[in-house]
Amino acid sequence: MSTPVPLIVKLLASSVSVANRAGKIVRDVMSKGELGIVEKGDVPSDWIVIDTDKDVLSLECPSSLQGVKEEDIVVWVDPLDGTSEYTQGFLEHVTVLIGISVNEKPVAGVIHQPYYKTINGGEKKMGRTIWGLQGVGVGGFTPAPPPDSLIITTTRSHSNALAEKGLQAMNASQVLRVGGAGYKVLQLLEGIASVYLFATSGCKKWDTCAPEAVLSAAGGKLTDILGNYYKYGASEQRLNKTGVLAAVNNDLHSYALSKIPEELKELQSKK
Ligand SMILES: Nc1ncnc2c1ncn2[C@@H]1O[C@H](COP(=O)(O)O)[C@@H](O)[C@H]1OP(=O)(O)O
Ligand SMILES: [Mg+2]
Repeated sequence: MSTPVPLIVKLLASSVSVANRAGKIVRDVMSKGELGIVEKGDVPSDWIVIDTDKDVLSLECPSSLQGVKEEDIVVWVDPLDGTSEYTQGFLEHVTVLIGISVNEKPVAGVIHQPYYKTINGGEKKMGRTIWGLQGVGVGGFTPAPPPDSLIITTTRSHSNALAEKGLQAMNASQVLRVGGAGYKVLQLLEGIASVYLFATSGCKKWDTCAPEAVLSAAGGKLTDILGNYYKYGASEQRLNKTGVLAAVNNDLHSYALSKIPEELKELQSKK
């Protein structure tokens, strides 16, 4: 008799399949040019996903996550992160996010890019799925070390005076303005940017849960601009009031945190 697959691994494997299908639906909707509303009970049968990703299903579950029970888990889903960019045709910025938290902490997650193109032997493939699991690592792509100079990635469509103040204080060699929390964390993991900074409120729990899970599985860190972790329990407020600060390793995170002006931290903590 084979041993049962631990719940977290099963959930992550299903999330990979769900994200793949969601990405296909996003592409189909876009190519038809119609954004309709599907009524409850009227969901097309091909939207119902029952398969699970075989490679993820065979991952070894770390001992810390083996005994996790259903009541300890909250799943945060953003079916289309980078909505403004989606409507403006910056399709590479769009992601499907599924973040799995256990006792308020993101431990597993999926970032799917529906419009990521790969060409293999002349054959074009659309979409890629990146996953992360605490204590195991990440898959679906090849991580790269951070750039040599300080490159910040930040919002393209939700900036304000506070966000700009934070950016100025970084004195970065380059600021990349792109959409979506998922896409920005991928830029960190692929060595395109060193730090993700958004020094104001606006992101929600479903924007950061999966990116934080994937980033931390790769050794990175995502907090608010005070350096505190967000909590992902079901009763937590949806809004991440005190901004986002993320980096691919602890040193870069501490360095960026030390550069955020106290005045800005105080303004945020009083909110
Ligand atoms: N002021 C805001 N209003 C609504 N959503 C926001 C705001 N700021 C950030 N977000 C959400 O957080 C994500 C990351 O922020 P940004 O792209 O600005 O860096 C956005 O893609 C958006 O999610 P979504 O696109 O799913 O609505
Ligand atoms: Mg979002």
